[in-house]
Amino acid sequence: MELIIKKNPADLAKAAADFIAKRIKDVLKKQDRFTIALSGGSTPKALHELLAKPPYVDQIPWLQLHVFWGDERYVPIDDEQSNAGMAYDTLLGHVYTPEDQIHVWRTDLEPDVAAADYDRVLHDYFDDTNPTFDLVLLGMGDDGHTLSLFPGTEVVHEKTAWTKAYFLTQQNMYRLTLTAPLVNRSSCVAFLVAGPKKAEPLKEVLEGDYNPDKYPSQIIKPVDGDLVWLVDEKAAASLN
Ligand SMILES: O=C1O[C@H](COP(=O)(O)O)[C@@H](O)[C@H](O)[C@H]1O
Repeated sequence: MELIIKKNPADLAKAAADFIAKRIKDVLKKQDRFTIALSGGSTPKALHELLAKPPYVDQIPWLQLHVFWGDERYVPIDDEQSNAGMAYDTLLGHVYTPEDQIHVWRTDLEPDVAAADYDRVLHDYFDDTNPTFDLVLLGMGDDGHTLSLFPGTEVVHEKTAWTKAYFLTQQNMYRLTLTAPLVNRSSCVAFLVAGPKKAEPLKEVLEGDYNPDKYPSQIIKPVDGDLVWLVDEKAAASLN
């Protein structure tokens, strides 16, 4: 595991943009497509906005990107809570990745049907033996959740299914999520974490006892891939 600490959210976004641009460049020397899963929430917005402008927008071969999302809120794409909607506003609406290479969760379907549909898309896209995503970008909530794997939910312990839909009582909302067995088959997972509210959960996730029911981010450990935590100083403040 690699831990990269940056002074503030702006420096963090730049470090993440540099990391992503280099990763894409390196991977595309060996293959002709780069498959990325985006996250939602507030932290990736600054990163997306950086990627959408020079120098990054000119460095990244957007036509070779294939885009998925690690999780989604069960809302229409034009709802302000939509992870895909946020990514279109801040990044995908400004670059040239073909629409048929951008795979949004179908929140126009019933939640279980939407999860089954995403599962089918993923199984059509990946084979069952090789690594999956070239890069999964993740955030971590103030409660230690990642993807839509929230503390105390059964989905944290999912062993086989690649996608799940479930009703998250504390938010009174359905959530759609990739699961640990799929994400842990990725070539690289990078967490992006900023702000003082993340200090306590980050300490627990990285230095505390293993308790994924309380801190689901602990369940993310790529089997053969790289795990990188990009954090700002406020989020890192409690680390030893
Ligand atoms: O609900 C969600 O929150 C997490 C963390 O978001 P942040 O704003 O605290 O960075 C995010 O990773 C996830 O995709 C999203 O659905």
